[in-house]
Amino acid sequence: MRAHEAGALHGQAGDHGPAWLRVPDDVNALVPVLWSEHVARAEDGALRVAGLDVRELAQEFGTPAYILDEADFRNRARAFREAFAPATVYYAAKAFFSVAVARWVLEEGLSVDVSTGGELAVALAAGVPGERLVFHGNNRSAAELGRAMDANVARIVVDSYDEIERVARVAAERGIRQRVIVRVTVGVEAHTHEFIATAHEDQKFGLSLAGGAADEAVRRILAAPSLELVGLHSHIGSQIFDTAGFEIATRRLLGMLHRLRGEHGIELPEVDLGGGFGIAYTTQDDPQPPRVLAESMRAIVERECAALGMDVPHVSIEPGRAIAGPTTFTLYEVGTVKDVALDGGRRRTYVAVDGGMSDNIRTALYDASYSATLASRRSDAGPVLSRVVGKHCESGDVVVKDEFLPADVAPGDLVAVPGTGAYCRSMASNYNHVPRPPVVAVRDGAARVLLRRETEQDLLRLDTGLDVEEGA
Ligand SMILES: Cc1ncc(COP(=O)(O)O)c(C=O)c1O
Ligand SMILES: N[C@@H](CCCC[NH3+])C(=O)O
Repeated sequence: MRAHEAGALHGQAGDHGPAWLRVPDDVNALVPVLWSEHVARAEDGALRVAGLDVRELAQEFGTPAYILDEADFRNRARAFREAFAPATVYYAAKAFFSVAVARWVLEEGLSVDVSTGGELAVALAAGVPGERLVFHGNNRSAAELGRAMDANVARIVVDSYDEIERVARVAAERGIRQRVIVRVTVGVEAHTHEFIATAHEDQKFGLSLAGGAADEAVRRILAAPSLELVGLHSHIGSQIFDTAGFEIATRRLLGMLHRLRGEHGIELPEVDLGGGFGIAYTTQDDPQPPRVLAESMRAIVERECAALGMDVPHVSIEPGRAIAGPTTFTLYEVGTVKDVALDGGRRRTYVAVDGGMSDNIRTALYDASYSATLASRRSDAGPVLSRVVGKHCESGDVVVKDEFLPADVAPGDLVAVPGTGAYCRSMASNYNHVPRPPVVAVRDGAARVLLRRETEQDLLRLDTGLDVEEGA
């Protein structure tokens, strides 16, 4: 007996699904906010993206694969740039990055936030000029900092006294004066998962405003001849919908900027308010468009500056997820379907796909919610509460905790999970020696691979065992 026969068909998902999840009227319908602009279900029932049939994409590129809607990515990037102008919009590379993505972002007039030597290397390989880079991190090596300085990276955000000392030393060795920004912990409890909140006191990022560390950092930077302090930074966390946290953070950051004037006679020209804008993973999420976010952030900054009697500084933001996240879905092939009996006669359908926690760790790591749809065809079968799971040796290997899929989903069907453009490929692993899937960009009826699929040969090449045996 499938779960829909067990009585989960009408109203809410029941007590083995979340209260917000509704039984869909039409299990084939796509909820627009969850999908990129150019995804639709075609007449024949299969999903098409930018004019391409997912069955053909699966044929050509294999599954699992991340399918990225390039025009949608560019539109989101441009929307942020236009809405927030004249602010600088740094695209946060950690969300998803490749040489092509770096070029799109530049072409759309954005700059780039990198946070490791690896992200810096991709940006530089793509030709991003140092002037359009900000370098974040909480523990960069002297070598990484040196590479950034050699590329004339415009701003390095410092996160500890050790880093201030290290940046100062590396800059002095080069005989330059490096522009730096202090990452301030403003003490905001952002409403998001504890693992991705970053402005409360008890965590690794930033220098505390309340505890005085941020002020001490300013003193140390001002005392270092090889450093030039240009601003303050705050990033309160990620996947945030409520502007209240941004408001408090902005007020505290501007308050500090104003106070530093009196105390040190310095007028810092910039505030960087970080990223963190939330996206819709399921129907319970209600993100604001960039225009609305920009209006409210502009109002907060202007109001606060007026209250402090100071000019509005140059503002920067660093969205990652809100640009990359909604542009991509992961295309999987179903391998097995299993009905499992739960307490009280209830049942749950487990749909196992050919990927899992190695291509999307967010469900296991943050208890994140995702949605899914049958992608290769339309179905007339009733909706059944399902769990999309992967192929890894881990019971927590869940991609989508709860979703209504048609009761006839079977091996060989394609399932698509939307909203996987941010922090899925970039956090992917090789757990169980599973090669990481490709990222395929689609635009105007054409597909091209941005990152190719890894192969088992790639993984074997990392293993020195064969070299040793062959060399012996
Ligand atoms: C300093 C900084 N800037 C920007 C971002 C991007 O955040 P999001 O992808 O949530 O916009 C992050 C990650 O949370 C971050 O740590
Ligand atoms: N990786 C996290 C967000 C942290 C972003 C980096 N500060 C996520 O998937 O939601």
